[in-house]
Amino acid sequence: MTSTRHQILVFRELPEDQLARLQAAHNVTVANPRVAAQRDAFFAALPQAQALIGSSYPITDALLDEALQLRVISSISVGVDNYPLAALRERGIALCHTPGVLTETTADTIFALLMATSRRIPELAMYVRSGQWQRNIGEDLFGWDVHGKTLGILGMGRIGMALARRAALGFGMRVLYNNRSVVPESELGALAGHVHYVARDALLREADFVVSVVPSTPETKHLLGAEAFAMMKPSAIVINGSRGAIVDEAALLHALDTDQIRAAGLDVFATEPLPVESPLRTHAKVVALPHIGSATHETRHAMAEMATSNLLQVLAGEQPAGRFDLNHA
Ligand SMILES: NC(=O)C1=CN([C@@H]2O[C@H](COP(=O)(O)OP(=O)(O)OC[C@H]3O[C@@H](n4cnc5c(N)ncnc54)[C@H](O)[C@@H]3O)[C@@H](O)[C@H]2O)C=CC1
Ligand SMILES: O=C(O)C(=O)CO
Repeated sequence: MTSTRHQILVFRELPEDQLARLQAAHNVTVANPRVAAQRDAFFAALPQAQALIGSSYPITDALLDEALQLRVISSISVGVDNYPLAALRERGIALCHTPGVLTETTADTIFALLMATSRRIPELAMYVRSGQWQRNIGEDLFGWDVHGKTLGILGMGRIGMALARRAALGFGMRVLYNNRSVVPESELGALAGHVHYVARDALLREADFVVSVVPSTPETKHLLGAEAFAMMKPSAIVINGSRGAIVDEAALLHALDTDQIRAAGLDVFATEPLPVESPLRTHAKVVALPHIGSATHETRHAMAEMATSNLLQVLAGEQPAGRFDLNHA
């Protein structure tokens, strides 16, 4: 018996081995709408597409109106903020994502950002590179300790737990967290007794490092805004490792410029790529990264592999590990 070959539209480059898996079973068009030369091909393929796979491009309600054959979207990301969840649910279109395979790498990146910001690593590396290191450095270039400090985690999910392990078990930090619900002791493993659930305001007041790893939802938009910055210690460092929408960037700039907080480490921004005119790009108290949370060779490949498997399984009528539950979004 021959199985049906479906039309798949790949809207962001896939590694060759994963593209080959799709091509072996289905008809595949590769067209990235963010690349001007491929935009027309993307919109030409959309009406026939039964499956989409890619990331970093907003799939809107209007776009779904043109994709009337669509059965599944497989995102090469864990975040699902680029997708119209209610419209997908109403239309019976499956959504898949890549939880888990990027957790440790993203926690590494966020921890690196925390270290880089506190110890002023990019600034001091530039000091050496530019030839300014002519004598021993003085207090004006000292950083601040990370070990032994208090880490406040907003969003104690997969990445939040991985951060807590690094902080509590590796760096002897006190770890506070806020989450939609308290994590049961039985799920804390080696972290049992090392992490403490607190109300959000208490976390903001007490933490030396406030780290956002909550998903972007209507509820979390500007979770870190003027009110939150006003509650923080003047020595607090804010790290955003989840989505730009969580931080009110104008309020953040004000908080930095008026010494309400010490510094910020940002992997994500309201607009990406970060516009060249954004004051965050060159601000002396900001370490900015180009959304590299999961960007290692190993992890990006694992994400592509999981997204490919998710898509193939939905088209085969199976239930993939990465199916996003649209009924509980
Ligand atoms: N910078 C990067 O490259 C990456 C960023 N991310 C971002 O990190 C987010 C988290 O990923 P995971 O840990 O895998 O997700 P997860 O779903 O395991 O964890 C999210 C946690 O946030 C909590 N939460 C949701 N709304 C909340 C609220 N209003 N207040 C407090 N807690 C709330 C949830 O209860 C959950 O425990 C993703 O949604 C994505 O936006 C993920 C991977 C890479
Ligand atoms: O997976 C995600 O949500 C990212 O931001 C990139 O890995």
